[in-house]
Amino acid sequence: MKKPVRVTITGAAGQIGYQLAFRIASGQMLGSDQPIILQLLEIPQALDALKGVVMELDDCAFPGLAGVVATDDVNEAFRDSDYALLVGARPRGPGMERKDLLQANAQIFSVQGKAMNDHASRDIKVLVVGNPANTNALIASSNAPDIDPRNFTAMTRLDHNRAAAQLAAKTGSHVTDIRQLTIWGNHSATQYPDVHHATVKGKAATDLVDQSWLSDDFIPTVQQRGAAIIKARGASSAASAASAAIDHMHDWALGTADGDWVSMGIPADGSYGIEAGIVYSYPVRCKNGDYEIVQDLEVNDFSRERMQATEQELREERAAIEELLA
Ligand SMILES: NC(=O)c1ccc[n+]([C@@H]2O[C@H](COP(=O)([O-])OP(=O)(O)OC[C@H]3O[C@@H](n4cnc5c(N)ncnc54)[C@H](O)[C@@H]3O)[C@@H](O)[C@H]2O)c1
Ligand SMILES: O=C(O)C[C@H](O)C(=O)O
Repeated sequence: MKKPVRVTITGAAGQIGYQLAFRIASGQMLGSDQPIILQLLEIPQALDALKGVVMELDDCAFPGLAGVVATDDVNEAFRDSDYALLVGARPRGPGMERKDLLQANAQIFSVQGKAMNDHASRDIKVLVVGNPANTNALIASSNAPDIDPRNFTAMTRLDHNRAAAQLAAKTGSHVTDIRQLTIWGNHSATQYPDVHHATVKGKAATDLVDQSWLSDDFIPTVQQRGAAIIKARGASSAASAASAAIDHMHDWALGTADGDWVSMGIPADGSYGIEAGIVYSYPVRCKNGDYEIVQDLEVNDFSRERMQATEQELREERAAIEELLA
């Protein structure tokens, strides 16, 4: 029997948290042979709701659930934590951009970065979901100087999965037929969903769709999908966001499929001309609990322009919260 690992979920009584806790406890993130201790963080006003979540976790009788901590103490929530899903933050409403949440949410991530620095495992793998996710990941990391910045990632897997679904629908294929899509940059309306290296059943995607569909339909649809869900549901995406978070952590811990890659927001390192100092989404391959950027992809002028526009937005977000970077 494997030793249990500790998984922290912040905002565990919220929409996304309510999905995540159960899916992680059932083994969907790290495998059914990996026992889990859940460490659930909420604000004091949501502790009653969190108590209800814990009661339901008990009632599921999950074989792999080795313990549950439910708390409003940030230090307790991150004690010895091996994996953290930072979800707890305000979601946007209709008419807002995700970066409008920066001032409301940024403080949360500096406090949690410090708590991880003081209490978490040195190898903790952190996924930031709370928006604006890329810049919140940067804030958390810079407040945790004793933990490798590479361990702080932001979620663009939902965008990646959305892009796969759109391309599959357009080409009359299934998402499992699609490989090597990339989301570059920010989890925002400037993100660049790129099909130039993607294949559908082994054929180049660019041979199957025309440029005007890419420019006028595919790219804006993926960029605006979060807003479209808010308009339709009256609340931001939750089940699909939780599903993408599980996919992100699963692949990071257990590896990406052969012949494919995924998109993750990670510290920029100069690859593809994106200089350090921001958390930028790249194509990555994961193996043995680590990831590496897929290098040497050809980037044409169309792509370069869009990769730089989303980089520029991230540099502006960074400038807006500079005082929270330790
Ligand atoms: N990156 C992505 O792809 C993506 C996708 C969907 C949603 N999101 C973002 O995820 C975040 C959460 O969305 P949601 O729909 O679950 O929202 P929600 O309002 O339903 O839940 C958020 C929860 O976080 C809790 N919370 C607030 N501050 C906290 C703190 N300091 N510590 C611990 N818990 C705290 C709240 O009490 C609430 O229960 C939002 O910022 C949303 O925009 C990101
Ligand atoms: O769009 C939002 O604000 C929520 C989330 O980031 C999403 O992409 O669905």
